[in-house]
Amino acid sequence: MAFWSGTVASKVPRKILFMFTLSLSVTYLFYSLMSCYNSLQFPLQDNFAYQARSAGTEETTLVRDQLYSTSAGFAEAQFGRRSTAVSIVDREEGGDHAWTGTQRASATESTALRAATEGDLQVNCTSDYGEKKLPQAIIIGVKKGGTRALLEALRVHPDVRAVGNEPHFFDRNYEKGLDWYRDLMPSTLEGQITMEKTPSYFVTNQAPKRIHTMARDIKLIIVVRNPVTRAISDYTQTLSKKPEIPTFEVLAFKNRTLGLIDASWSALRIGIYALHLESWMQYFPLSQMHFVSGERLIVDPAGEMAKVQDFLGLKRIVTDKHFYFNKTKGFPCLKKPEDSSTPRCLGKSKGRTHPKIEPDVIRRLHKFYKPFNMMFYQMTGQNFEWEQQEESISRGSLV
Ligand SMILES: Nc1ncnc2c1ncn2[C@@H]1O[C@H](COP(=O)(O)OS(=O)(=O)O)[C@@H](OP(=O)(O)O)[C@H]1O
Repeated sequence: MAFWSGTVASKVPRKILFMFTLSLSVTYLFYSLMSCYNSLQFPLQDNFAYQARSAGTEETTLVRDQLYSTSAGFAEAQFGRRSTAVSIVDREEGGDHAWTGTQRASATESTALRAATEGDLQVNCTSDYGEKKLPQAIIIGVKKGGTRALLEALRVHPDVRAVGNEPHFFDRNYEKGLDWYRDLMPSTLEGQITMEKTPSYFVTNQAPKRIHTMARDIKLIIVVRNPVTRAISDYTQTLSKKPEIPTFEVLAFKNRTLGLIDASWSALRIGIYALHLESWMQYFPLSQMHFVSGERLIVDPAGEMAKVQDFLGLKRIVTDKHFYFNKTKGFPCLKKPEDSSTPRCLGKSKGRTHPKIEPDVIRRLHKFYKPFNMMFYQMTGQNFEWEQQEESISRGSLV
């Protein structure tokens, strides 16, 4: 130090020293900005379309339009892909709800990897870019309807940014305030929609009013599934965590001999969709709600996605090209999820094998739900055709 200040500083003119320091700083600044720019091209999401967004010039708008009009496969070939994968581990009820891929890394692993390869500066640049906004659309239900599959498919869309976990703001965390809620959201660029999913909102009494207070023009998405299968799915999840619980048949009845259904059991109560929808209709017009068929989401994911994208005012970018049917899983899976370039199916807590329920009980439950289902079809103007599934469910081929 003494050498530096004493010998060099005295020999080299101060002006040269100043110029040298200045050029070093400028170089450093330049590289920092470049690394920010790189990470903005592929922010957290492994999505080529972000290239078009980051600069916002006419030229980039053109690139964006090209991306919209080309198939995902073509776009990938044109622009290449770089993965800055951060696995989205869904900590919702039921354990591991992340999409599992052949090369899936844990959140900790990939975060560490990212830090090691990109450096802290880039991570900060990425996370600071854009603006955190309150959601403009929420998947409010229903539990076990297929909400995770829908959200993950939507996240493939370049104009959708969603929080991975379920925030449970309007039911469990409301007292934490809107700033807390907003802070959970990912940053968005102009034109992007912020979304979240918490399936319990649909059956939370205070949720419609609270959501209305936050944003009266919000778009609500509800994934509905045959209430009988949904109840069995719900029970299967609880059973996986508490194997000691009574059988489905025992829990479903107040009095089995009299055939008296226990509608206070949450697994059954959630499926009375008409009842819950009534509370939402007091605050929101039907035009602000979109109902997704959980059954169709499995047999025709692209078809359901087209309707959801239309409802959200998005270009139809998520199409059949994004899905493939995985025979082992028995479900459609994503060819390229938001955070990775490798195909991925949902985790093992989705698509579980259901216990075999006595056909008699299933028939009884169908009878119980029938009037509520009819009411629901009438209210929504959509026939979900659950009655036609009764036979196959009773035979055990649909559960
Ligand atoms: N693509 C794909 N892969 C796997 N599973 C799929 C898919 N699409 C819909 N489903 C159905 O989603 C059911 C789980 O629903 P949710 O994600 O809403 O569950 S949760 O409320 O978030 O726990 C889950 O219910 P179970 O089959 O009972 O496990 C699935 O039937």
